[in-house]
Amino acid sequence: MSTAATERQQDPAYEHEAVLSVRDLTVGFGSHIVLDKLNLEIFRGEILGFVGASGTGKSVLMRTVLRLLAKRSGTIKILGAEYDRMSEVDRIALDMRLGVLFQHGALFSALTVRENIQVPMREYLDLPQSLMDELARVKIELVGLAPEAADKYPSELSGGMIKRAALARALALDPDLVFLDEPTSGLDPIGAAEFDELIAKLRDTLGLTVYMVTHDLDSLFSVCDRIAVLGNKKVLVEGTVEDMLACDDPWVQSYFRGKRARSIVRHDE
Ligand SMILES: Nc1ncnc2c1ncn2[C@@H]1O[C@H](COP(=O)(O)OP(=O)(O)OP(=O)(O)O)[C@@H](O)[C@H]1O
Repeated sequence: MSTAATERQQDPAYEHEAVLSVRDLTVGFGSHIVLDKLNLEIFRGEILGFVGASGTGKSVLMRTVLRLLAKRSGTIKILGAEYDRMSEVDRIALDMRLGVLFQHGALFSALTVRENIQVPMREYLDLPQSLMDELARVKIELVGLAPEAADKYPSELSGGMIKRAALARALALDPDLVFLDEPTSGLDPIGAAEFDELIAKLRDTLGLTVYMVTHDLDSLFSVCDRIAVLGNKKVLVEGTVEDMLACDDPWVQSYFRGKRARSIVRHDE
């Protein structure tokens, strides 16, 4: 990390800088309002786990924040800037500071892992091939894949390797904020725990801020600093695991104090 970045991280204001701030966000399809005046903040360096019953709008929120869906009203500030008030050049510069891992990885099947990781580099940067190859090599190592994975196609990878390759692509441009959509879905418990450890390690070493949509209680209990629960078209409650356990909302209670959650808490004790 550069000296400037290290100095910045030591600034007491740094950790409490909101890297994502959503205010009064309303999103809908026709007469169906999915999010209604929703508010949310994510602070620098934290891993925020986002949960909610199926169909409550977790993907819609993530896609709206990433400008893949249009909002009806409200403001979205990312890294201190509001998209709506930015020039196209500044928007592109901002997009480069965001990384996204879509559910199921969404790698290009006709490209090798190396070529997949180089897609954002080709889109946003003008680098010589040798440098892009070196950068891809570093990202592959960073996410814990063997060097040989570089030449493999997605169809030749296991589920866990696909997630890691997709994460390497999300990290291609050294983003400040990464969005992970169900990163551990489809992985066995050991693969999921390893992926969680990787996310925590990257947060600690790279100073990443992580927005993670997940149904995985293990992830929520083990790596998330804060949890936000989506329900009734808003963030119903946000806070630590302890805050979730103390919350009296029936859905939150059944989710965080149900049988599965209790067995995880017991194992951790
Ligand atoms: N493109 C679309 N057109 C119309 N309705 C949509 C569209 N995308 C999502 N919706 C609706 O928005 C609501 C929220 O969907 P969303 O996919 O965000 O839920 P989710 O919380 O991510 O669910 P899950 O946990 O099952 O993935 C659903 O009622 C869905 O049918």
